[in-house]
Amino acid sequence: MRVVVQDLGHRFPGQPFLFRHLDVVLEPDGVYALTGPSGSGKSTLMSLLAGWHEPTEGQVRRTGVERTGWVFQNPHGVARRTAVDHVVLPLLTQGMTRADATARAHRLLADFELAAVARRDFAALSGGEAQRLMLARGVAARPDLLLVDEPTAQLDPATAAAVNATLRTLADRGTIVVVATHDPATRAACTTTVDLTAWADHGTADGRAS
Ligand SMILES: Nc1ncnc2c1ncn2[C@@H]1O[C@H](COP(=O)(O)OP(=O)(O)OP(=O)(O)O)[C@@H](O)[C@H]1O
Repeated sequence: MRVVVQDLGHRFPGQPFLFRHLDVVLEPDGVYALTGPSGSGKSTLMSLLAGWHEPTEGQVRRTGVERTGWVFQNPHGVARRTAVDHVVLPLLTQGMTRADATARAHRLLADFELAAVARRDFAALSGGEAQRLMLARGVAARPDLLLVDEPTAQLDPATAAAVNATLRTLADRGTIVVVATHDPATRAACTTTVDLTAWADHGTADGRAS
């Protein structure tokens, strides 16, 4: 399983290229940090990796990647359902029995230090708890490729370290993990950094003054 990014470039209509000529190979066991200032194209690159957009130039070739998961920066949940329900549901839709799904959901919540709030409603979780719940739910679906947007933005250093360690464990178990981040500690926990400022288009492009 791998994702090969070759000579990739992307621009939105009427805007300059965000990045060009990007080459990188993503493989299991790796945790890849996408870095660069706000607006440099980290989320856009993740969309291209997921196959949600066609790139303007170059290609993204996915081999053996059947399930792609995305953990968004802003947690979304159902206010009056418990934390554990949020993880059980995707497991039930995969055909797991309720007993197995509940047991696995509790193990995942423990991995993300959420055991104490398992039966709390989503609306009563803190921002950091809700964000970790989204990670637990993303992992529950056993994705081959997991795209994670700013997982530690709302977390204290100790909890952020736990999340970073969990991302590493996922990669060790064979998931390709890609993390868009501004957090130096998260970047340090990754095996490879793709800094989009290095791939910015420094030439002139349509729509931009020369
Ligand atoms: N669908 C779209 N149409 C037009 N422009 C877009 C679209 N999506 C993103 N952009 C623009 O492309 C640029 C890159 O956005 P992107 O969200 O990829 O950046 P980012 O590096 O993830 O930023 P942040 O760190 O703030 O999340 C921004 O200027 C954004 O406004």
